[in-house]
Amino acid sequence: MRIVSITLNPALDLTGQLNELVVDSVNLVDQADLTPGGKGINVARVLADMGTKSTVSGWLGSENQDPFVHLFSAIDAKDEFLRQEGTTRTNVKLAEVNGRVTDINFPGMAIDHQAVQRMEKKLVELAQDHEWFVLAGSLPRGVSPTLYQRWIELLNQHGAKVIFDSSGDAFSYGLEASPYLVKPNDHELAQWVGHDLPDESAIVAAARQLITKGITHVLVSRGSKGVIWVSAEQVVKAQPPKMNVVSTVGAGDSMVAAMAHALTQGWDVTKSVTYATAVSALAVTQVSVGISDQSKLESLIQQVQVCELPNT
Ligand SMILES: Nc1ncnc2c1ncn2[C@@H]1O[C@H](COP(=O)(O)OP(=O)(O)O)[C@@H](O)[C@H]1O
Ligand SMILES: O=P(O)(O)OC[C@H]1O[C@](O)(COP(=O)(O)O)[C@@H](O)[C@@H]1O
Repeated sequence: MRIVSITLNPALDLTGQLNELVVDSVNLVDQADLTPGGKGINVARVLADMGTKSTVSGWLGSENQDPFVHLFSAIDAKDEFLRQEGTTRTNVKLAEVNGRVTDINFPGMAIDHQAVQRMEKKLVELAQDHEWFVLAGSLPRGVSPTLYQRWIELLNQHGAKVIFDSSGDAFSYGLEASPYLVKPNDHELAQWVGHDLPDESAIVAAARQLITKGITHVLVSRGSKGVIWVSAEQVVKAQPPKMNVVSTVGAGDSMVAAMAHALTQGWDVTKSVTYATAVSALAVTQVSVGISDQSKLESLIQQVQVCELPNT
């Protein structure tokens, strides 16, 4: 069955690779890449490389939709995006040779009440014949920050399982609806809990607060330090090997896609977390999103170190 991947605020990602970014000066880009993105769309792309089909939806600007439509066809994603008059935003990513990435994310199209109602109807329709939903990314302008919360509640009522990845207020409200799995990075989790998370036990304690809200799986991603997965029964940590970073754009989305794939395949915790860590570590070695080299992925899977942490 297809996984539904929702992107309410998609983007064309314009990535420039350059030696060093110097603010307040003219910077020359060595290599440029323009590709359709946004969190749920990136998830769909990675899922396709894993052999898992998706249905994609959200709001798409009708004036510059061609690259998105081509991508959906190339990855055999069922296109259920609602078209909006206007253009989808372009986000700029500047990747320096030292691995540092500067994201310049624009706000996106304004969405009105009618469009929200149409999308809500679409979600209910999709919930009739899909079980798994990924809701990922920021909310566009004009909608309530409680929108994810309302829609996760709605999807839960229809028996769907929701994998949720967002940030700021949209993320905080969404958590109140008890999605099935959430993937904050450590900064997003610290922001939610309201204090720094200086060590692993602080991360586990904060994640546990999410578990008490009825969330089944909490994956806290930690950049080069990998991930800590917390559920009611188990706490597992996975560490990727040291990677040559080209661009971290899409690393989080790759992890979400790998987890969605693992859950729908019914894999155990160790296999799932190892796979998700390897897929996301591979993502940082390339500008593009997706599994570019299957043998490199196999080798990374062997190099990921997984251990259990005390479940206290
Ligand atoms: N420098 C890195 N080296 C190896 N793996 C990385 C690196 N940065 C990110 N990853 C992998 O990608 C995952 C997601 O990255 P992270 O930066 O935590 O999320 P997000 O992109 O959502 O902020 C990490 O948990 C890790 O597995
Ligand atoms: O939905 P947001 O938070 O505005 O972010 C959108 C951006 O995030 C991306 O999905 C990349 O995400 P990650 O780097 O967090 O994996 C880009 O494709 C897109 O430009």
